[in-house]
Amino acid sequence: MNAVLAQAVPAAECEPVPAIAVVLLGTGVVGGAFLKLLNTPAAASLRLVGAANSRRQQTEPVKLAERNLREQLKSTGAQRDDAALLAALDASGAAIKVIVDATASAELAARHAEWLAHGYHVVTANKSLGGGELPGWRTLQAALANGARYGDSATVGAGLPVLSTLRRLRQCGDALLTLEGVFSGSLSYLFNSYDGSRPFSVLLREARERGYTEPDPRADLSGEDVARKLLIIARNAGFALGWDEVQVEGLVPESLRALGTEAFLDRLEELDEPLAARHAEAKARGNVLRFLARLNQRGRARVGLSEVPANHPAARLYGTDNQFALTTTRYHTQPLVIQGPGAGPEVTAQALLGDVLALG
Ligand SMILES: NC(=O)C1=CN([C@@H]2O[C@H](COP(=O)(O)OP(=O)(O)OC[C@H]3O[C@@H](n4cnc5c(N)ncnc54)[C@H](O)[C@@H]3O)[C@@H](O)[C@H]2O)C=CC1
Ligand SMILES: N[C@@H](CC=O)C(=O)O
Repeated sequence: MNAVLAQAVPAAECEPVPAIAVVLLGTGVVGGAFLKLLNTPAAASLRLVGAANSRRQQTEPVKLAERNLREQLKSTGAQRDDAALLAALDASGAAIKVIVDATASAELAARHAEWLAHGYHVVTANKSLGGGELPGWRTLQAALANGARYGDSATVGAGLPVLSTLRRLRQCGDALLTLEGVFSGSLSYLFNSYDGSRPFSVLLREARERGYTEPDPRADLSGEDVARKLLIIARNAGFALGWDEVQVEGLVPESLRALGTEAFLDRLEELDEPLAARHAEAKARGNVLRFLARLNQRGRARVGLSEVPANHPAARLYGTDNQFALTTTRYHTQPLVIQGPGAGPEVTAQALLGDVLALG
C-alpha cells in the first residue's frame, strides 16, 4: 500500500522546498545567459519552476532541467499563459517567489506592479516600466509599498552599480544635481569603434551579433533606450520626469522608422552615408562623436549625438563602456564617475542573478 502511494507522488512533490523559486520570462540573449548561470554553484539556492518565450512556456521540472531548454522552447512546451507560471511559483512552496523579466515587452512590464501587489518579487532587465510613462512609474512605486521588491540593477549600465550607488547616496541625505555620460553599450561600441574605415552598418551588425543591441536596434539608434535609462536614474534620484520632458535626437532617418524589424535590418546601409558625413565633420574639427545623455540641475534632459574634443572623458571609452558622471550635493567639486562595460548577455544576466540572490 505504502509502495503504491510512493509511486503515485510526482517526483517534483518529493523535492525539497527551494529557498527561492524563479520563473523566467524571455529566453533570448539575456534570458539564455541567465539560464546558463542557473547551472552554476552561485545559483544553488534557486529553483527554476517556469520559463517562457513569447509563444511557449515550460513548467515541467524534468524539461526545465534540460540543458537545451532554450532551444526546446522554440518548438515544444505549453502555450503562453501567465496564470500557469504563477501557479508553478505558488506550488513551489518557496518563501521567495521571483519573476525574472528578460524581455523587452511593454505588455509584460505593465504587469510588474500587479505581480508585486500579489507578493511576487520582480527582477527585470526590461526598462519599459521604470523608464516608461510617468503614471506607470507611479503605479510601480505604489505597488512597492506592499513589501515585494523590484530588482532593476540590469536596467541601467547592464548592472554597473549605478542605481545601488544612487540609492545609497540618497539614504545618506545626498542629492543628485546633474548627470552626464554614455548610457548605451551598443552606441558606445559603435562610436568607440567607428573611424570611417568600416561602414557604420557593418559595426552595427557586429554589435547585434554580440548581443549588445536591443531586439530591434532602432530602440538604441533612436535614443529611446538611452532616454529610458536616463528616466530610470532621474526618477530614482527624485526627479519626476515624464517622457515628453526628455529631448531626444535619434539617428534613425524618417525613411527607416515605419519598417518592420527584418525590413529595417535589410536596409542598414542607409545609415552609412549620413554618419560618415557627421564623422568627417567632427574629425575635421579635431573632435569625435559620442552619444551622450545629460540631465541638468533644472531637470532638463537631453540625449543625442554630440561632438566632443579628444580630451573629453567620453572620448576615452573602450568597447561597450558606459560612463555615468554624477554630481551631487556632496560630490560637487568633481563628479562621482561609474564606468565599465554597459551591455552584453553575461554581465546583464549576472545583474539579474545578483538581484535575485539579494532577495534571500
Ligand atoms: N543585451 C543587453 O546587453 C542588455 C539587455 N537588456 C534588456 O534585456 C531585455 C532582453 O534583451 P535580449 O535578451 O537582448 O532580447 P531578445 O530579443 O534576445 O530576447 C527577448 C526574449 O523575450 C521573449 N518574449 C517577448 N515577449 C514575451 C512575453 N510576452 N512572454 C515571454 N517571453 C517574451 C522573446 O521570445 C525572447 O525570448 C531587453 O529589455 C533589453 O533592454 C538590459 C541590459 C543589457
Ligand atoms: N541595448 C542596450 C543594452 C543594455 O541596456 C545598450 O546598448 O546599452
